[in-house]
Amino acid sequence: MEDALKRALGTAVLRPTGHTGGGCISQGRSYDTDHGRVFVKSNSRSEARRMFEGEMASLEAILKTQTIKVPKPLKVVDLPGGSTAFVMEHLEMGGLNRHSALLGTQLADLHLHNQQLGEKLKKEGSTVGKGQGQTEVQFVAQFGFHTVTCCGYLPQVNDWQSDWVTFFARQRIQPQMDMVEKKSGDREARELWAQLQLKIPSLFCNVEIIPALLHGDLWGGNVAEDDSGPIIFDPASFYGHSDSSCPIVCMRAMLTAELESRQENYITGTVRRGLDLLFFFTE
Ligand SMILES: Nc1ncnc2c1ncn2[C@@H]1O[C@H](COP(=O)(O)OP(=O)(O)OP(=O)(O)O)[C@@H](O)[C@H]1O
Repeated sequence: MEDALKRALGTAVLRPTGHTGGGCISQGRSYDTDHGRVFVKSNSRSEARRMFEGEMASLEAILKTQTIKVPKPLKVVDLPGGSTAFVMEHLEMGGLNRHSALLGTQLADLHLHNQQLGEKLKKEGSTVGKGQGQTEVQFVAQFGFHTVTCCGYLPQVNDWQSDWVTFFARQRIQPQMDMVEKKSGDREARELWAQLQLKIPSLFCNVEIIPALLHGDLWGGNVAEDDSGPIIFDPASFYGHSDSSCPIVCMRAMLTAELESRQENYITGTVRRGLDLLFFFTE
């Protein structure tokens, strides 16, 4: 692993610092290199490259907005034996404490960034672009992302949609319901979802939703701080509705965790509770 990393990073020095940081999914370790300190996440599953490429694209997109600190992504590297590594800037992270208010402000800046670009473009009468990938951040007029991002190992459908409700229902909740159906055959959950889908558009009547670049998997385990302020990491970004992504992400994370651990009876209960909750809010 170390030789492959040295080659990929063009460094003669690759010295472990002793800092490790494993999440539920990957192993993490920091190294000193010729070009500074890096944090390397590695994973041996076949889905790892896709997962890390999504994380790298997400970090690049957030970084370009210059609104909130994220580790600078460097490279996704294939390792001998089929593992994959994702190399990024090492940050000295501590638990969020002093900077939680600033985290709120900077998240709002991130979520408003695309809208503000749109307003600026309107003023200047410029043309509107779509998607990331250019050197300058372009205004994005649709919901989605230019690449697949993963929730755990699960790929998320990020195909561009011009309408938020379609994106949310079809590409976020529906794939989870399909998995529930496949794994536990919970027909009641399917019926509840069919009824609920009809109600969702009424929640968004006369609401103008401007696509906002989201972290996409924001929870306490993916925020930290250093002396300079808050840090967010491990994103699964997309352009979505900034106000409603949080409950969706929570519900999806709950479902994903249950699906991955295959406790099928519990999945059924979790889905029902999630749907009941959504029903409650839509009545
Ligand atoms: N750039 C970094 N520099 C230093 N430490 C880091 C960096 N990124 C992550 N860490 C540490 O590693 C831990 C795990 O990171 P991360 O959440 O990205 O891993 P993961 O395996 O993808 O986690 P999850 O199970 O949430 O998907 C973090 O809690 C943090 O302590």
